Amino acid sequence: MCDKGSMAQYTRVSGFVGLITLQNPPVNALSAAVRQGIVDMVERALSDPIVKSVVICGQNGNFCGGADIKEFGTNMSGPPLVPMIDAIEAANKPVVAAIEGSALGGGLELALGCHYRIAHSKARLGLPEVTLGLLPAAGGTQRLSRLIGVPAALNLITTGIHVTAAQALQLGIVDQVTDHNAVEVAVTFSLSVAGQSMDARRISTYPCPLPSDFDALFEGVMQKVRQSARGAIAPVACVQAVRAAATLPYTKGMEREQELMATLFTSGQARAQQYCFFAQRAVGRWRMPSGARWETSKPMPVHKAAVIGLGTMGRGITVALAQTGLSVVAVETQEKQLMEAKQAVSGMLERGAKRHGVAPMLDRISYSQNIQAVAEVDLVIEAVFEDMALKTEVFQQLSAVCKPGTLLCTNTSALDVDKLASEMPNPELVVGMHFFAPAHVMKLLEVVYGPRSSPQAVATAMQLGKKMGKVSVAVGNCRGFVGNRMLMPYLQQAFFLLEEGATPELVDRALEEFGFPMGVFRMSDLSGLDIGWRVRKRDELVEPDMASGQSARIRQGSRYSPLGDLLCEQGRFGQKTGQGWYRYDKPGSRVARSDPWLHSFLVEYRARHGLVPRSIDHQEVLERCLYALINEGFRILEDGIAAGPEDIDVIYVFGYGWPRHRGGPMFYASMVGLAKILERLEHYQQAHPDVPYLQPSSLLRRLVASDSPPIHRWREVIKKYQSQL
Ligand SMILES: C[C@H](O)[C@H](C)C(=O)SCCNC(=O)CCNC(=O)[C@H](O)C(C)(C)COP(=O)([O-])OP(=O)([O-])OC[C@H]1O[C@@H](n2cnc3c(N)ncnc32)[C@H](O)[C@@H]1OP(=O)([O-])[O-]
Repeated sequence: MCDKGSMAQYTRVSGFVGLITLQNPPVNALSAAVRQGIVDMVERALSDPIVKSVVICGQNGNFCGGADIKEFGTNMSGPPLVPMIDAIEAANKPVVAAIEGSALGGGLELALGCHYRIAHSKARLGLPEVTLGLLPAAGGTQRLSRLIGVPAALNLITTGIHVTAAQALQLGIVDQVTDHNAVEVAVTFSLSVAGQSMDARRISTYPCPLPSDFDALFEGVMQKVRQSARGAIAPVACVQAVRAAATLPYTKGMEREQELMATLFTSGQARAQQYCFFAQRAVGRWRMPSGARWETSKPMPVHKAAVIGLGTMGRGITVALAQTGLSVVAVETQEKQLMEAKQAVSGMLERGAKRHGVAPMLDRISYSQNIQAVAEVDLVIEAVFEDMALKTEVFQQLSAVCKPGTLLCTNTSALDVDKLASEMPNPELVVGMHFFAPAHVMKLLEVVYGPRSSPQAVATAMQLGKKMGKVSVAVGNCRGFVGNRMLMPYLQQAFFLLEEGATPELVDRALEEFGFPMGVFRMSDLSGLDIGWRVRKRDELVEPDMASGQSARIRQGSRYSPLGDLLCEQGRFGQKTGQGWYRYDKPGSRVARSDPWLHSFLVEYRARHGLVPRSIDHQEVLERCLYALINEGFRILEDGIAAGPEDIDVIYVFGYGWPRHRGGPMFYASMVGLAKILERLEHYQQAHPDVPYLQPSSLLRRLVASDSPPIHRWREVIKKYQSQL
């Protein structure tokens, strides 16, 4: 017997079991209609005299992805979650959760309200609300702490990690793990406990086990959380909610949980993090200015791939490819470099495999000094030294060796992908796959297409990126693509601020308090000042003669700061030389210490160039560095290099350390207010007319003139703007 139309289907199975199936594809999120369906069907099952036990499961092998995030920010209707789950827990018949696929957030909280949880071995469980700027607010902080103890609950709730079914069993979250159909196992199990009292299975009635070092534990966790949160408020509230579970009776603890959730739910941070959630999914639905789109562009199959050049990036890319299970040919012409690379790659694979409890995939890779070895692969990623002539030569060799239709991808971070393609017999098969160091760790991948790249080539690179576990963003070819192009004005403003009186410490502190893991100068020291210097030399920006006076600080008619060049001329490349913007105990150390030499160098530099230092506050640092970066973001949207603000924001959150609780540069601009951004840019441009990057972009002006529409409507304005160009 079944009941159609509700988003929770009710069926009586095995004669006496009421089976409630959530029906809201693709993840059975707990929308208002699903919640109503659950309330109705639980009532039905409990009042059905024939029914002895109840099983709750999700349609399509997916239990429940939690509350419906799309409902946040709307007037939420339908029955609230907490009493719905309390009613299940209070039931006088056994209620068993049959967990397949995901049980996340409100989905796991629903399962914690059940008397038993049976999970399929491939299931994933967790309370990831903190990643959405929230906390588990349907009893998760109170029930999980009582079920698995405070330390384990703190770890899951403050990190939002997903655990496997095996880990959930070990933690005590689930009662059984099965390789068979979890629903069938749950139905049989539920009958085996039918008629028994469920009093001992109501988690909210459990005492919360108190760790012996209670205060020390919470102090330690709070300190760690505050440090890693970098200004995000949700992780702190999560600790406070679990503390309530450990110190208050269930009902009081629930009140505290709701209280804390109320402070988060409407916060700008929660909106920013939920925007990131959907933006991360939106970038997968790419489109090119030609009109080609993800739905209509079929990727080519890739069974075998190759990496050319096994330096730092090539090694990371080889590891990331092998971890997908693909067979990989790794080519390095220098024997010594090849041997070292083989060792490094094997080490990275073994460490990764140990961490994830899987096989290291060493046999997936074959090494060669000969480019002929890639004749049969479907896709090649070139990662040789960043030099156009060398890359062109390698690509020409590849065009001669590879079988027809092989995709040629370059890992260049700034060179002209289309120029490279133009030298090839099949330019349509050339795209950029711009990885970020370390390539087997960093999630971001910029897939760079030129006007000659075929949609099929883009689709293939995007699909491979997803397979490698990357967040892939399709962007147009231009200098620095999206990420590095926006970094130029950001870096430039940081240099100018030093000229005008700031110190690296002050600039970095402002950016780190904003939420970046590292300020611009500590980051430069980490990546190496010589990298930027090489690029500036290639762009003929580094004048050999650093005579004092105005001309030393003008290039191509615009203001220029030679500060970075001067440091490099003295061999101060950052961590690798033990000196840069900061000093380090020895080359390679990571702890940055203020350097008196650098401070006197700045004083002397300003005097030599007639610059009078002035006091600069954090607000000015943020406005100049971030608004200049954002302004370049608008230019990128004008040029159609990025299809929408989400593309830019995902790139900055996953590749450049932009704090997720600030949403990304473009989302942040919409929160600050576009009119404010424009006004500040105009203010600074007036003060610095010789800095083109401060010239407000016409799209920004256009958006402000259209009353600053909300960010989800920018694509319309951009489309209209581009059609009028
Ligand atoms: C009270 C309570 O305490 C609180 C307050 C909460 O419960 S807050 C909510 C907490 N829950 C979460 O944080 C889990 C979020 N979801 C995920 O982590 C993943 O989705 C997934 C479950 C691991 C599946 O991954 P996937 O890779 O297979 O597919 P997908 O591409 O990601 O998702 C497929 C499609 O489903 C959409 N979607 C996924 N989860 C959703 C959700 N919870 N609400 C609404 N839509 C959701 C997603 O936008 C995409 O849509 P579209 O792009 O196709 O239009």
